[in-house]
Amino acid sequence: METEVTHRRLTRDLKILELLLARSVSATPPWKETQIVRPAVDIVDALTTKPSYHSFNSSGNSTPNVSIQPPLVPQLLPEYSLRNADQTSGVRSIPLVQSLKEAVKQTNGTGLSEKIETLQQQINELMTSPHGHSSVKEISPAMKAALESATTVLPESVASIQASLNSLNEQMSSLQSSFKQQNPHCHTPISMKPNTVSPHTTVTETPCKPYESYETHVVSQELKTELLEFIQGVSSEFVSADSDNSRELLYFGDYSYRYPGKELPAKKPPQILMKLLDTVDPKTDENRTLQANSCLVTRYSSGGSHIPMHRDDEAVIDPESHILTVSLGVSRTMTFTNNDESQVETLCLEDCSLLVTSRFAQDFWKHGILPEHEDMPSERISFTFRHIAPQFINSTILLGDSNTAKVSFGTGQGTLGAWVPGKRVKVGHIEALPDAKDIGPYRNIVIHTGINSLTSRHQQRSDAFLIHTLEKKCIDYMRVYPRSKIHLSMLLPTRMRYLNDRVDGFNRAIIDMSYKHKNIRIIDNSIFGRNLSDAHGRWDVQDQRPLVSDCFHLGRNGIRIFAMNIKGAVIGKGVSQSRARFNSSHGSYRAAFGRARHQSAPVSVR
Ligand SMILES: O=C(O)CCC(=O)C(=O)O
Ligand SMILES: [Fe+2]
Repeated sequence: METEVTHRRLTRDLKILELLLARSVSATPPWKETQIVRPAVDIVDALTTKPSYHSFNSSGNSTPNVSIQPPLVPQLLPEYSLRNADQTSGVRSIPLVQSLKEAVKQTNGTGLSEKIETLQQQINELMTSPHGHSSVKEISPAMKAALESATTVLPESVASIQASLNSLNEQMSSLQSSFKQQNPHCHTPISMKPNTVSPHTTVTETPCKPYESYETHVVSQELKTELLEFIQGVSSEFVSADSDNSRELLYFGDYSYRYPGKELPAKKPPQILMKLLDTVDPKTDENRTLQANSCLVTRYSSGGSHIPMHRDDEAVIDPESHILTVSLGVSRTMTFTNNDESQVETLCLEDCSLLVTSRFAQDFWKHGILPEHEDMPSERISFTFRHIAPQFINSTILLGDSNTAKVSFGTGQGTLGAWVPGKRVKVGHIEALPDAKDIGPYRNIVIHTGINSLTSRHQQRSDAFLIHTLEKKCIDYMRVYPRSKIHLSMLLPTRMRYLNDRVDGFNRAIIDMSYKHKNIRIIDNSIFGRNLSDAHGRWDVQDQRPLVSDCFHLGRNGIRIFAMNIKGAVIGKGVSQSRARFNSSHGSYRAAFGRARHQSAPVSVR
């Protein structure tokens, strides 16, 4: 009897293995062996873990948890269907499954074949031992057939997986080398790995190309000669980029540039570099001048010189700008990979060519020039022009409703000033907030919208729905731009008393949200009180002028204060104030308002 139970367990475990292997074959790209592990672990998890069918997924809908692959398992293993997992509580305690799980986890999938061998040996022993043999005879012919085929099919499956992995790898490398031979200078994407549709990988969206354009013959021979003479003259001024001596740098620009591990001081660019910029700049975009104010000259003295994969995403680079790279000398290959490394592109940077990339693309693609043959006696010089300024560390995108229409960027009264560069995008409703890919690499994302969502008659939404939608958007922004700060600006009260309670509730909810997420901050507009018809909230005592113009909108003075609040938050001062205020009043929004209401005069605006 005991033997029969063991026997059945082994049969079942073999089936699991078969299932794992079948999944591995279909879901594993050959170039990423570790991906074998994911489906395998998930299926074993599905068999050994109690399912949580109605857990909330990230979109907030109550749907089955997809990671446990419910459709596959019940279909192939009816007796261990997830529905029955509880009753057949033995599932949890199957030692082989547990140890298989461990093996899969620990050995990166390579333990699978050993496990199969062990299983096979155990089955063989069972079948050949007199005791086992009799029990085998007792089981149904179908079961016996399944067992026999499982024992023969499994090792073959392992061998065939390995063979197809090898052959696919070979095909891939021969495709790549023949492509390189046929197109030595051509830029064409070589997709090393397709964007897998496996539910086990989170496919990061790549919303843009790795670069805008690439052109050859942009530098004349005369200009090239002049540039090389210039480089010759300043040869001793180059500094090594890193301890590897991989390449050397020479920097010119209005501001100093903190390159990873190096502070490159500001230095006036010589005439010849301005001439080069004039030559290449008009080629970037007819509507936009590059405003490049820095040039990094990089010397790669041999084939071994290189620059590792990186992003040109320093905070001081203009988020809306292009980055221009002019190459002189021997051709070198630039490699680009997207964030989940599912796409790889290469581009041969020829002598006298111009590559135009954007700051935007840096958040979605890495680039580098990888080492080639060290002994290749070859020099390449690149000139990279960027628009940099220290104030871009405060770069801000304002996603706002009509109350933000008069908050402008730039310098002068009522603006956010020279230290907060950026742009405003009109967003009338929470549901109209743009997708992360349409925002851009701003260091600050200010969101001031919601009042129209609260008042909309056409699309009445509950506060919970609106808050959930807002939070989902913020989470998406934080995922795509992990270094950006999100500033949720408290909705302003109106002159409609009934609405102010909802505004109040909404503001409480966004404050709660800011406590949940490290990169979400609050712009504290509590100075406007809880009701615009309160004497204290709508009157600029200092200027003796009203703060509001109508039921919903701030007037000129209100805008000045509002702009100051935004500015204070993004340059860092307002943030701690507002946090401190909420903290010191036990997270109490009411107390914060109470204080604001009794404040004698609004803060003056510079
Ligand atoms: O030399 C090149 O073309 C690339 C240089 C580069 O990527 C950098 O300096 O960030
Ligand atoms: Fe770069």
